[in-house]
Amino acid sequence: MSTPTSTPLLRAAGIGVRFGGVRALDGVDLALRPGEVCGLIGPNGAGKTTLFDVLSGVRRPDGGRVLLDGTDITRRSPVWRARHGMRRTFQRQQLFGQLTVADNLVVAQEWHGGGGGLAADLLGAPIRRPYERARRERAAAVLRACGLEAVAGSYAAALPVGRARMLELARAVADPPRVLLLDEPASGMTAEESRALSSVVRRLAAEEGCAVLLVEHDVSFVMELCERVVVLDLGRVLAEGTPSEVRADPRVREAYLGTGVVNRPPAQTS
Ligand SMILES: Nc1ncnc2c1ncn2[C@@H]1O[C@H](COP(=O)(O)OP(=O)(O)OP(=O)(O)O)[C@@H](O)[C@H]1O
Repeated sequence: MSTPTSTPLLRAAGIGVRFGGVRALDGVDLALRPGEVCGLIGPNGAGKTTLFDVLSGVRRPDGGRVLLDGTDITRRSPVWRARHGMRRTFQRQQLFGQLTVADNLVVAQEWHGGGGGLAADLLGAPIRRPYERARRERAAAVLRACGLEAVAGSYAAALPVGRARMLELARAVADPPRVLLLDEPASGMTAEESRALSSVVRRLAAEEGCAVLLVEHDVSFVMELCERVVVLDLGRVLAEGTPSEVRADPRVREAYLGTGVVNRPPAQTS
């Protein structure tokens, strides 16, 4: 079992993003260590999604750097990052609705290649079979771990929202990630489903050393699951610490937790 070490796996240093006159991120620093589950919270418009976009390579920042294992990856594409073990889920589901639940997980592993190239794929060549078998076995194991084995043969589009969210997670971990960015993974889940989600995430971090960062509006869920919480407000890190430190921080209470303020005007550039 791995425990968090002091060397960051993923680091954001001085990240800045502007949208016209709006400073969505303003000098944000964040470090994720292997085996840790970190929560990212903050009011609407605080910059959480923008930070996820920068970390996953969907958006290039105006300033600052993103480092993976100490190497600058700021200009690397999302595909490059995915190939190097970074995975992300989105607020809006991105499943293949017309594929079965199990096939969604097999497809998630296909980028490794199946031996023999396109011709072998089209002809169903025997060379593909061991790869296919290994992927089906991995898919079955992940579906079991996520409590989805009963719906393995269902079309993804037919799943109720909580199970579809769980499938998003299953797909993100089908090929074991080193860094996992989860955008509102528990939204639409029942209490039982979000407990199952928590235990999958905990196991992934503890047993596989994956570094997990999750954005979630359900603050109790975050405080229960994460050992560290970062609070963003108006594009800056307002506070950071253990759940109890963050809860007790008067600035956090004022900006977010205590008042329930969720729609504040964005930060303007000077
Ligand atoms: N594409 C865009 N164009 C212009 N402004 C944007 C764009 N994306 C985000 N913003 C602005 O940047 C700021 C940060 O937005 P962001 O979506 O990152 O916040 P958030 O914390 O994820 O909010 P929420 O909790 O509502 O998802 C907000 O003021 C938002 O209006």
